[in-house]
Amino acid sequence: MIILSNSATTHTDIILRARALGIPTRVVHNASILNAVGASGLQLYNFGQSVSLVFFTDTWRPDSFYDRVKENADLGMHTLILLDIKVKEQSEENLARGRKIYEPPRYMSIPLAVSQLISTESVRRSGILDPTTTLAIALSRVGGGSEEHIVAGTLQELMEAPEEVYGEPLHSLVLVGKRLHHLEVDYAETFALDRENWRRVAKDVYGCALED
Ligand SMILES: C[S@@+](CC[C@H](N)C(=O)[O-])C[C@H]1O[C@@H](n2cnc3c(N)ncnc32)[C@H](O)[C@@H]1O
Repeated sequence: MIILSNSATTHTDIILRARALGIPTRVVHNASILNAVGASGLQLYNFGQSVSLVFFTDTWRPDSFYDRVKENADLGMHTLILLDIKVKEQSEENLARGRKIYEPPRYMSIPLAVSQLISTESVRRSGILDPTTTLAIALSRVGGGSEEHIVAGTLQELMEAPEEVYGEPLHSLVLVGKRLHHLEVDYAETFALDRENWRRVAKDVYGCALED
C-alpha cells in the first residue's frame, strides 16, 4: 500500500492500521495545501496551527477553531483555514429511509467563511478578528494553473467581493498574523483587492516596516 504523504492524523491512522495487519506501506511525499499555501507569499515558518471551518447550521455552530486562531494570533502567526466540503451527503430523511440518494455537493465559499468568522468573533469577543483591520488571503485551486485564484484584503473586503473573484472550489483562507514581514506584504499586494488599503493596514495596524 502506498500513502501519498503522511501529513495528517488520517494518514498516520491508515499507516498504523495497515502495519498492524501486516500490510507493507510506503510514503510518497506529495504536494499539499499545507505547503502550497506558500503561493500566497506568506512564509511557511510564520504559520501556526491549521484549523478547519465547518458549515454552521441554525443549531450547530462549532467554534473550537477560534481557540487555535487566538493562540496563533497571540504569537503573531498566520492561520491556514481549511473550508468545509460536503460531498456524498444524505438528507436526514434519505438516511432514515436507507435510500442511497445524495445531496448535491457543497463547498464553503470565501464570503461565507468570513461571515462565519465574524459571527464567531461576535460571540467569543477576544478581538482577534476585525472586519476592517484583520488581513486575510483567500486561495482557490492552488496549483491548478489558470484556475488558481489568490485574493487578499481585509475580512470586510473579502466578504463583500463577488464570489466570481474567488474562482471554483476548493477554497482555503489564511488569517494574516501580526508578525508580518515586509516581503510578505509586498508579494501579496499583487493579489490585493485594494492595494493601497492592504499596505495601509499592514503598516498602521500590523506595524510592518514598509517603504512608502
Ligand atoms: C482534507 S483537507 C486537505 C487535503 C489535501 N490532500 C491536502 O493536504 O491538500 C481539504 C481542504 O484543503 C483545502 N484545499 C485542498 N486543496 C486545495 C487547493 N488546491 N487550493 C485551495 N485549497 C485547497 C480546502 O480548504 C479543502 O476543503
